[in-house]
Amino acid sequence: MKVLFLNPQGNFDKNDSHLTEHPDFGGQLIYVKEVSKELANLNVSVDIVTRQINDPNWPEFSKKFDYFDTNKNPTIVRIPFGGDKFLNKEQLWLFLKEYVDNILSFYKDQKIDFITTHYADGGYSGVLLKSKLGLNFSFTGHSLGAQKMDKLNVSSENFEDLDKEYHFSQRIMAERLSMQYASKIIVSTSMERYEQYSHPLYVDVSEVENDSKYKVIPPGVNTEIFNDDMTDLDQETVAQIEKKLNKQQKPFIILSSRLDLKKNHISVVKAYANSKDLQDKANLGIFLRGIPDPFTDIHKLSEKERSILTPILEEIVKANIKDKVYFFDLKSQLALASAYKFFSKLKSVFVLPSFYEPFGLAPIEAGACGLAVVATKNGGPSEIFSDGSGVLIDPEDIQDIVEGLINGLNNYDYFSKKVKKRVLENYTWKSTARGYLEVIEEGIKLPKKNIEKVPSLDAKEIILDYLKNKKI
Ligand SMILES: O=c1ccn([C@@H]2O[C@H](COP(=O)(O)OP(=O)(O)O[C@H]3O[C@H](CO)[C@@H](O)[C@H](O)[C@H]3O)[C@@H](O)[C@H]2O)c(=O)[nH]1
Ligand SMILES: O=P(O)(O)OC[C@H]1O[C@](O)(CO)[C@@H](O)[C@@H]1O
Repeated sequence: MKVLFLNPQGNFDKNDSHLTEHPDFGGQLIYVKEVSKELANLNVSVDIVTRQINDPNWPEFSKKFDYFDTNKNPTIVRIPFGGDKFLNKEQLWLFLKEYVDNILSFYKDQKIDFITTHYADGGYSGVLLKSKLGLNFSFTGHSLGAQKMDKLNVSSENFEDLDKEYHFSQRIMAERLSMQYASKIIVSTSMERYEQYSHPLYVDVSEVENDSKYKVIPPGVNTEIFNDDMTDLDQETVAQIEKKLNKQQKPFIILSSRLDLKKNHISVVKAYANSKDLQDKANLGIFLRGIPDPFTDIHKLSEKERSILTPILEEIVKANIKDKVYFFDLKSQLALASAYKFFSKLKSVFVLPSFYEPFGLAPIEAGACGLAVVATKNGGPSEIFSDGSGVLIDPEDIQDIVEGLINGLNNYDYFSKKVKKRVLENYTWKSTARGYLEVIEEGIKLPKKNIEKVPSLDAKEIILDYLKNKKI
């Protein structure tokens, strides 16, 4: 059985290169890698179909075929489209038709049984392929534009400007078409279905009440990497941390998300800066891959990343807490896991203060390594930690963040034990892959129907109408 994973953005290689160093390289890539690897273990032949990049700054992604390991299944198939240079995900919309045309010619002599699509750009590519071949496809959103728009306070007044940067017009239309034509919408939690897909921008096409349209398939944690085995620590990471800590034994508050506005790092820095109690109890650790010392490296960053990091550094200087805030540059998930384990020995807390988190792989990974978890109540974490195994906070209420962190630190033993149990019992990539296999086997049996005409990628009118009504 041949299954394609359509994932035009970011890119894949055996070293997870650039993971979290660039906003398009994060959880979705981990998710697609782990699910496709476990599907391959179930004897499915999997191709991750992504973009060929011939760019000296991104040398890892020029080979047409690549693999994670010697099994050579999944195969990473890199299709040329949009020229040679690396492009941010927001710049790919114009070239997705070329992506699909080149997929059609590459696979013309091969039998494709089913297609899974990831994020709006993958979903739209699935719609274009279905219009040509009639093939059924599943859609996994990973992150939907409507919630991002709402949390970035997009309004009728600033929409035009923000649309130039985030391309919400194309993204929302791509998501709507993906929801309409997918044979199955795969969600990580049931709240994702009922909360995210019932957004006014989707509710007319997402069939939220139609049980046969949705399948809840929780993501997993790679427990070969994220575990509480203290004998399996990356020594280079331990050395980096010990050198910086200089025998400090205080617990830490750990922030490890990629630099993206929606991750809302600044709220935790502000909470920490405003609370003497927190500063007495713990230090603040910020993991920024590829930025060893932000105060000196900030000029190397993109304008968008600089705009996120500058207020964080200013807050640290203004509150005079530079001696309590530590930055770490962790080059891999193995290094990340070792850092989590090191800090769990100091009874530390992992915090995810996103304005909105569709699911959140990072908090369950941190929990598997023994950290207590404090996470935003907006999105996936509210279901993941609905059993009280993690502390849920309002990411827009600084005082609530302070109290949540104090609760996590004061009750570290209770939360650390409870969250580890919760994660290991409910979140494994093997069970995620079994869920996908059920979707694939069901989808193969469905009738193949082509799509007459695929509408153009422009939801501007729908969005402006929504923004106008939202204001009233
Ligand atoms: O220094 C770091 C920090 C993070 N990570 C990894 O980056 C990933 C982050 O994933 P996640 O916490 O899920 O956040 P996003 O990158 O924002 O992922 C998007 O896609 C995910 C998969 O669908 C969803 O869980 C998220 O909610 C969605 O925002 C994790 O696997 C981490 O292990 C690193 O490798 N190194
Ligand atoms: O922040 P956004 O635009 O909703 O996109 C989520 C981003 O995070 C990722 O998980 C990074 O891998 C991708 O899904 C996407 O680039």
